[in-house]
Amino acid sequence: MSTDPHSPTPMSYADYLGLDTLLASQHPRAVPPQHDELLFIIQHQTSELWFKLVLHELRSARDLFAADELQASLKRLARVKHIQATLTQQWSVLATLTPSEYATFRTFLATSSGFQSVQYRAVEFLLGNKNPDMLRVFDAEPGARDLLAEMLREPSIYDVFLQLLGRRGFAVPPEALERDVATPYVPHDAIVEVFHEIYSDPPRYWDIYETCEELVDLEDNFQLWRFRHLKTVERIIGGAPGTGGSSGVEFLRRALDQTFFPELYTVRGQIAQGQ
Ligand code: HEM
Ligand SMILES: N[C@@H](CC(=O)c1ccccc1NC=O)C(=O)O
Repeated sequence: MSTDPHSPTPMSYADYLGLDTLLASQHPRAVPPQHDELLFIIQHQTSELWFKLVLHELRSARDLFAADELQASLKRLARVKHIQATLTQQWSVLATLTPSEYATFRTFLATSSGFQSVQYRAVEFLLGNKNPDMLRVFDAEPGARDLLAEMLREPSIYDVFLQLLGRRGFAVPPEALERDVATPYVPHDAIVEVFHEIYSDPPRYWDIYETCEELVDLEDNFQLWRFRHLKTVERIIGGAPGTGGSSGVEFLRRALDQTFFPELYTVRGQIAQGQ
């Protein structure tokens, strides 16, 4: 092998990007073949690729919060926000799939469902929607289950942000700082108070204030993705139950009530009412 930097080992575009594997990974199931199944597969695969990058960036953002590197963390979050915008826009491609077209291959999906997306669940965990019950979905896939179990035990980006606020001297209650991070997050009035203080004097707390707004942007973007999923699903399968065994659109509608950063929303109501 050459060590001369001017004549590096040859490598092609396809080698570097692993295109042999990537482009050989679309396996439509319908018999006879159905034209629109490739769209469905690629829409999911591209989403999973972006989820992979979101996880990479969010983990890093969380670890940078833990190291008090706020500016570097915000840079990561800025990238995540653009990926989320792309993921949300991408629904318009799938929305070209009509109910008749989807019906030509839906039965071949059998019991598979987005419920079983490990990376999606990992993003939810990382943002703070911890739910140990979700692990059961992966009982038949030990690798996936172990990865998620590990993510469940790691602190979320919100857990780490609250710890950072504690280090900055804000009165974050010990129950929030020392909580079992594998369990669902429980909101605290004292944290609403902390945010109230921060939002009452932005110039004094600028970097923290900006971070709070970045977190709200993240949640907002996440909800837009959920909403577009719901509306796309509605136009394709209407009120039919999902292949994953849920009520379908009704189930997806309820997910819109979930919040990752509850106190950041409660404080808004207080400010708006002059409290
Ligand atoms: C024709 C297109 C689609 C339909 C009809 C559809 C339908 C559904 C339904 C009904 C559910 C609820 C679970 C169930 O009972 O199956 C669900 C969940 C889910 N879908 Fe889709 N979906 C579609 C496309 C997509 C795409 C492109 C993605 C991108 C990765 C995706 C990701 C997910 C995820 C992550 C969940 C779990 C959501 C949660 O637990 O809150 N879906 N989908
Ligand atoms: N839950 C969908 C099926 C579905 O969308 C799906 C099936 C296999 C792999 C990914 C899927 N996407 C999201 O749920 C349905 O009920 O039609």
